[in-house]
Amino acid sequence: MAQQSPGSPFVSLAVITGVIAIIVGAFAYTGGWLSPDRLSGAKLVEALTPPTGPALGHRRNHAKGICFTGQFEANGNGTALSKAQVFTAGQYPVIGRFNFSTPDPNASDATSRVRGLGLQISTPNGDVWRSAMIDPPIFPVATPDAFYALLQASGDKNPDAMKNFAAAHPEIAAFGAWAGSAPWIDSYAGDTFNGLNAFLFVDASGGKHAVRWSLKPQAEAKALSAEEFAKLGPNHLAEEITARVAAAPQRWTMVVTVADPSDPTADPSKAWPAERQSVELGTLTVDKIQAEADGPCRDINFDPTILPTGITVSDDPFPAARSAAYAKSFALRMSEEKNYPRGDASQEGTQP
Ligand code: HEM
Repeated sequence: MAQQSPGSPFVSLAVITGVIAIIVGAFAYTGGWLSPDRLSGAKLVEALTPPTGPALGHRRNHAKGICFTGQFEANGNGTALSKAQVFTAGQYPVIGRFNFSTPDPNASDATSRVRGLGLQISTPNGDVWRSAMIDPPIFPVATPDAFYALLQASGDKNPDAMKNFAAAHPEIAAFGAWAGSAPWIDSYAGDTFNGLNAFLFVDASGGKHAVRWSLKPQAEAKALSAEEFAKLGPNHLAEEITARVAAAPQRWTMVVTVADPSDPTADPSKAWPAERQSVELGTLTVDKIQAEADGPCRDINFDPTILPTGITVSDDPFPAARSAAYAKSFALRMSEEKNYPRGDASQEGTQP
């Protein structure tokens, strides 16, 4: 058989066909077409969608929120654990977003007990650290598959669906106990926000330290009952934080808890023992609030796998699953921009 020379049109065609096949295969894999049972970002986002349909143009979860800017002032303590520039003593600019967990951007603030904070810190070396934290001390379930099952059970018409889910996922009891007893804090400024997922801090010698991080409020928390909180009004959180920050900057201390080798790093439904070493890394200062419609957080995807050199993911399966879901949600909301006009005055303050 005649040999094809490397420059022959047949060889070029074969190479092009091969490259196209690889690209199509990669899309098919990423889109989940080759493995319909795989938990994709699209499946997770679909499971988050209410029966009435999504709020077009908005985040598919934590849809009601408000932007802020400020800075993170590192105290230098973190340099023993991580070589990330963000822990070298100094001030670094921040863009963030206060929010709570609902797919409905018009939901009343009393709808959800779970509040969140999206955070992006940038450093002069070009690194960016993104994180999205919530106020419960633990996540309801141990794995992304269990979270998907929880979303399905909560939307199931079968009255026993949640009971069956809880029987199969007993870890949810600890979250249920928190949700049933934790006070409703009157302000984002008084809330603690927890990263819950475990990450690895990598120090200058290459040593790895499993950690979870939190933001602890410097403002005093005012604890209310659900009824007292509901009386404050449907848009209290955004209105209150806007007025509060206009009067004075608000601060949180960033703390990391360092795991012992025996602590579970792959299961955010399990708290680590209270006596674990904790290190204060610095202070987050929020000094400006802006409505989301026109604010700097609007087009940020607070993907928890966007990490600076010196922080990596651990064996915790959530950040990868979250990354896929956030990317899907981000792509959808960006393509629906016309449904959520920028600079809509009616959204100022109340419908950020
Ligand atoms: C598999 C589990 C999870 C799924 C499927 C999920 C899904 C989502 C989605 C789709 C969004 C909207 C993203 C966007 O459009 O930018 C979102 C936002 C958010 N999630 Fe998750 N999430 C998960 C776990 C978590 C965990 C463990 C935390 C906290 C520890 C968390 C905290 C947040 C926060 C604070 C936001 C709002 C961020 C922002 O302001 O943009 N989520 N989530």
